[in-house]
Amino acid sequence: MQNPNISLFQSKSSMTVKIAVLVSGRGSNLQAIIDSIEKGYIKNAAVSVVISNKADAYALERAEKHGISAVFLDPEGRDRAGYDREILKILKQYDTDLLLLAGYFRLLGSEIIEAYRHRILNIHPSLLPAFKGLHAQKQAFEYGVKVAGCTVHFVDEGLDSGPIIIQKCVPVLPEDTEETLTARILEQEHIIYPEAVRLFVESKLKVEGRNVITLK
Ligand SMILES: Nc1nc2c(c(=O)[nH]1)N[C@@H](CN(C=O)c1ccc(C(=O)N[C@@H](CCC(=O)O)C(=O)O)cc1)CN2
Ligand SMILES: NCC(=O)N[C@@H]1O[C@H](COP(=O)([O-])[O-])[C@@H](O)[C@H]1O
Repeated sequence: MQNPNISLFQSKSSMTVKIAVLVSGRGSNLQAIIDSIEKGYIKNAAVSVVISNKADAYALERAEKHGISAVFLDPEGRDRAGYDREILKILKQYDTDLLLLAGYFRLLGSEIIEAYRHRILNIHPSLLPAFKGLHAQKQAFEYGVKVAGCTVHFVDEGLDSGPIIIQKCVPVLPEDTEETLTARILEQEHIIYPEAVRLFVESKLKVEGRNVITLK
């Protein structure tokens, strides 16, 4: 019986890791992942499908421009568990290995988490565990922090509480506004998210309890 507190995704050497991405908006992190695959920074991986809970999410247009299946999954008339089951059907249809949340503004329920334990990543615009939830950049700016940042973490049943993979500090400058700080954080998001996906695809992320060890 394998120890459930230890996990390491093992991709077969010739395997293409199939990635699904959940989005709700602009999709600049999705774009960073797509670009990183297309320029060969992330190898042996492909984004197979992008799913959004918002029909007008520009992220869906970004997917279509790159020949990636773009799916609007309407939450109307579905409870949270029912909506998650529809997502699961699509993930299975595309034989998904890795699920990325990239500006996805719905909480995932336990059915998806259990089905993809330690195979769901999220990008969050703060140095977790500080400033969880929505508008983290605004929370940090209004708190008056001198160092902000961003985090890539595995997704678990809690909100922004999964094991941390990568974090990047971003200085807050005296002349900053919420908008300039948000933009500086976003630049770093576009660096650490592709880096985290590359480490996952290369089977270099080992999870031991709350700790994520990056293997050489
Ligand atoms: N089980 C998990 N689901 C999600 C996580 C997570 O860590 N565990 N990360 C979030 C992303 N996120 C912030 O990083 C986030 C998403 C959604 C919400 C939220 O309060 N959503 C409300 C609806 C908000 C709206 O529709 O405007 C809700 O779902 O009721 C907070 C933070 C992704 N999912
Ligand atoms: N709580 C989740 C959260 O705040 N996510 C944040 O939403 C933005 C999405 O931008 P994008 O659609 O351009 O990638 C990103 O800054 C991401 O960190």
